[in-house]
Amino acid sequence: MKVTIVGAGNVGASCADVISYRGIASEVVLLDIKEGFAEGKAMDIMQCATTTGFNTQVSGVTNDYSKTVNSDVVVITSGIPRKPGMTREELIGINAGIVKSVAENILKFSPNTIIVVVSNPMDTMTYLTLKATGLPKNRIIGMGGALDSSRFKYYLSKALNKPANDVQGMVIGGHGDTTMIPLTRLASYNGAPVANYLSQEELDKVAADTMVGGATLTGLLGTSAWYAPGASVAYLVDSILNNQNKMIACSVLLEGEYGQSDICLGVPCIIGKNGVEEIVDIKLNDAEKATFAKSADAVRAMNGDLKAVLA
Ligand SMILES: NC(=O)C1=CN([C@@H]2O[C@H](COP(=O)(O)OP(=O)(O)OC[C@H]3O[C@@H](n4cnc5c(N)ncnc54)[C@H](O)[C@@H]3O)[C@@H](O)[C@H]2O)C=CC1
Ligand SMILES: O=C([O-])CC(=O)C(=O)O
Repeated sequence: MKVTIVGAGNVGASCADVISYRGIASEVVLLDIKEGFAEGKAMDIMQCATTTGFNTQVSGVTNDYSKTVNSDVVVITSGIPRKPGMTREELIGINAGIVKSVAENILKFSPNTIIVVVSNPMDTMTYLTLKATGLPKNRIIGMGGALDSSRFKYYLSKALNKPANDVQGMVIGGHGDTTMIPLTRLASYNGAPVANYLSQEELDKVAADTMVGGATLTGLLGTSAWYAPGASVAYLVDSILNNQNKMIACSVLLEGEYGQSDICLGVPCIIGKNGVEEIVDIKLNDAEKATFAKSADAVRAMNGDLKAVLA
């Protein structure tokens, strides 16, 4: 199976590293516009093969889309990341043009591919990719919820003082500092509601920390995070290529589900060989439904800024 990653920067290269290390695909192509950069990243990753023991073939190219031909999955991580103090939404001006042209180039060589959109503002970039390519909705998947959910479980595990892998939880809604919805009511510690162990105040703090999880790391690192984002993309790609049918919160086109239409927003999806196999209704309560509607309003307003790019 072949995966192309467009944008060999922090997130793209980290994703290629996890995909090869875990043997998720047999071939990974990294593509970047910076001369020699993707080639260098690919060579560096390939020089791990004998020490970490993988057989994936990783190669790098400078803007040569012919090398991406017949990719099963293409990941878009090209574009600029935010700096401390910025929101993801502020990246739209530069990233919209990049994402649109990348998506169009990809399709020339891989008309049957599934596209995973990572560049921010991710929900709006996913919607843009869908509109610009006209691909069926099951083949355009925005990655944000997998990462946000892993951060949610990290903060829950810290509050519970228990291992993160014993914690279940999901974040839906927009992939933004104010639009994310950590579902604290449904989170559990090995099946028991986390509310059995944490006060409302503690749960509120976990939710608040999760929502600004990306901003916190951006403040610490000077640019946005990459290890967990790269690993989250690899997790999603694994579920597609190996038809795992995992339930993962992803940004996908809604056509009435969760009361929304004509918008890409994070909802629980079954992810398998066709991309989005199913959108799962996890039965939100009235308060959660209202928060979801507010999140959708904010993302829809952002999508309005795409008019010029889509014209
Ligand atoms: N959805 C999510 O959960 C996450 C999204 N992101 C987003 O992912 C994007 C990438 O972040 P980083 O890897 O940290 O940035 P980075 O700056 O390290 O890498 C971006 C790469 O894209 C390349 N690039 C720019 N224009 C291109 C084009 N037209 N064609 C091919 N390559 C091009 C650049 O040369 C650079 O190497 C950002 O927009 C960031 O906000 C980052 C983390 C998580
Ligand atoms: O915070 C950012 O800008 C990058 C991102 O989406 C994340 O790490 O969640």
